[in-house]
Amino acid sequence: MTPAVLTLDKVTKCFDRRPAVDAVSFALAEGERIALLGHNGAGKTTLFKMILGFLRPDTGALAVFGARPGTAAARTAIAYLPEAVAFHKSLTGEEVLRYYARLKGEDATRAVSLLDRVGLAEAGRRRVGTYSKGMRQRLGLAQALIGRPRLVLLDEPTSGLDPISRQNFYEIVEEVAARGATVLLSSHALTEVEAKTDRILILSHGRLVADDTLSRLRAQARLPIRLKVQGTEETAAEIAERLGGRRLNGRSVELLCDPSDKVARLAAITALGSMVADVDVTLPSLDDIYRHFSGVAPKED
Ligand SMILES: Nc1ncnc2c1ncn2[C@@H]1O[C@H](COP(=O)(O)OP(=O)(O)OP(=O)(O)O)[C@@H](O)[C@H]1O
Repeated sequence: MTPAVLTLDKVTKCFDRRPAVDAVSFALAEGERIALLGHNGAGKTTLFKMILGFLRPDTGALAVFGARPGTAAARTAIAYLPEAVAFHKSLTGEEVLRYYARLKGEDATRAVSLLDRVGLAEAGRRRVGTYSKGMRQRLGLAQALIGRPRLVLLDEPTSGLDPISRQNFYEIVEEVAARGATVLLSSHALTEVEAKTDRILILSHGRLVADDTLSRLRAQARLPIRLKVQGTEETAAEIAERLGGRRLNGRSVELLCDPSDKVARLAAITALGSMVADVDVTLPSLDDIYRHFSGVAPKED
């Protein structure tokens, strides 16, 4: 049997006796796109550093394709894009990629062809000092993709990018995953990862508090569904009374209901006939689910 791409077994790392990562276990499979979510200080970077072999766990074990992090076998398999990517300003994009190709023992011409893949072909001969933040980030991604890595770690890869650059970034991530590489990315941009990843890991104070697909986390959380019923100035009060909801303004009434009651509640709304002009159904967002699992109070409206 081929080993999992990455396995963590009860991994703990403390700083000043405080756990930054606390008994974390999970395994990643080939071609998965996983989002690692957590508030500032939740332990995401510490986890990445252990996967890369920069830090050793105090207890527990990690393996990258069955190898210990930091060994030649593990390092060859992994690519890493740090959050604040910095290159020498006086080097051109091409020179940066040639330099990293040499460090990784890879073909420099092939590495330079990655500029095209990340949309920097025309800027390849310009100095990095003239690049925008989005261009530097794309160069960082090209650097990470040198040598066809099998596990790609991206730390807050899209922070500071505009929507188009983000879109392009995720298209490349999708291509990388489609050819079998596993992509683990940490992010604070919850809405964005919602559509771009297959699985969600949530760290809270160093502990792994959620690990599943978004739809299964949604089902586990059993958060209320929001129904917004729109009536008229004449009917809103009666709608609120009959359905037991909260008046939002002169015309709308909001109801929160358990997922299992949704159909029954919609039937009750429909039975009001012409009193109702419209109904909006809002499922809990990833933000709501994140707050639920990480123990943060729900957002006030
Ligand atoms: N070298 C260190 N020495 C002491 N404490 C550290 C060290 N590195 C991390 N920590 C602490 O460990 C905890 C986890 O930090 P970590 O950087 O892993 O969090 P993070 O989830 O990456 O946060 P952010 O989203 O802000 O980057 C924090 O409380 C941090 O202060």
